[in-house]
Amino acid sequence: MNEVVLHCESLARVYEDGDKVVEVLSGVDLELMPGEKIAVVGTSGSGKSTLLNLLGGLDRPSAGRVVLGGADMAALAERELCALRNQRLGFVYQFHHLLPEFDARENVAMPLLIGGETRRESWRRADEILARVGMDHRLQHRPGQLSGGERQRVAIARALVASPDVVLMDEPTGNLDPDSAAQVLALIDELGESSAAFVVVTHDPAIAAHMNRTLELRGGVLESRG
Ligand SMILES: Nc1ncnc2c1ncn2[C@@H]1O[C@H](COP(=O)(O)OP(=O)(O)OP(=O)(O)O)[C@@H](O)[C@H]1O
Repeated sequence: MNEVVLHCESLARVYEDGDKVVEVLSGVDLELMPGEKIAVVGTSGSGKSTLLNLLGGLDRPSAGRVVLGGADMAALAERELCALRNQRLGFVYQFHHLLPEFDARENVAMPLLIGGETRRESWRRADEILARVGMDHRLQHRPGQLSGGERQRVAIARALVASPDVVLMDEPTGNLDPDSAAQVLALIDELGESSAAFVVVTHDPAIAAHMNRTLELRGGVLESRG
């Protein structure tokens, strides 16, 4: 079955601040197929994070729509939107956003627990995915007890644990030293085999080169590149 997992049509986002109006996105169209990996590049301020927030249902468009798993996200009530996000999306940010008071296993199990899974099964699946990202020796370490690269691997495990259709990544190696960045890139590459689609916002040509296609945000729209 090759149905589009996520698409957006004529997506626009305008910020209004007093009498200043900033039109960041002015008609973005995108279709994401299952398992497809795309990089989104663009100069600073071109709207990459704005787009990612809209794709993830964290912000609402000024016009146009984002459809995930057949649902127009802006039309959903907050509760339904949260459930959809938890079930179908994974997020990886430049800064890991792990919960400091929970260990690696608990952080990774969180999306499953929120989705109503038992603790036993959530921990089993968390351990499994942590092994996949090479972090099974640090299950009970809290984020403050991990290196930057290790934290990012835990964050990637958390994004993948609930088998999402789409993983959205915002500069996943942006905050890492070159060695850790190379390890995280190798991991993303390896996970390229996974059935989840990836949208990766990046300044790093090495990451973009590992994706199926690269799109550039320019003048408020997405253009194919290369
Ligand atoms: N809440 C807001 N109110 C007003 N303007 C905003 C707001 N958020 C973002 N902007 C503006 O929208 C534009 C796009 O911002 P965005 O963060 O999406 O860019 P970006 O491509 O991710 O940039 P960078 O690569 O520097 O992170 C910028 O000019 C920014 O100043």
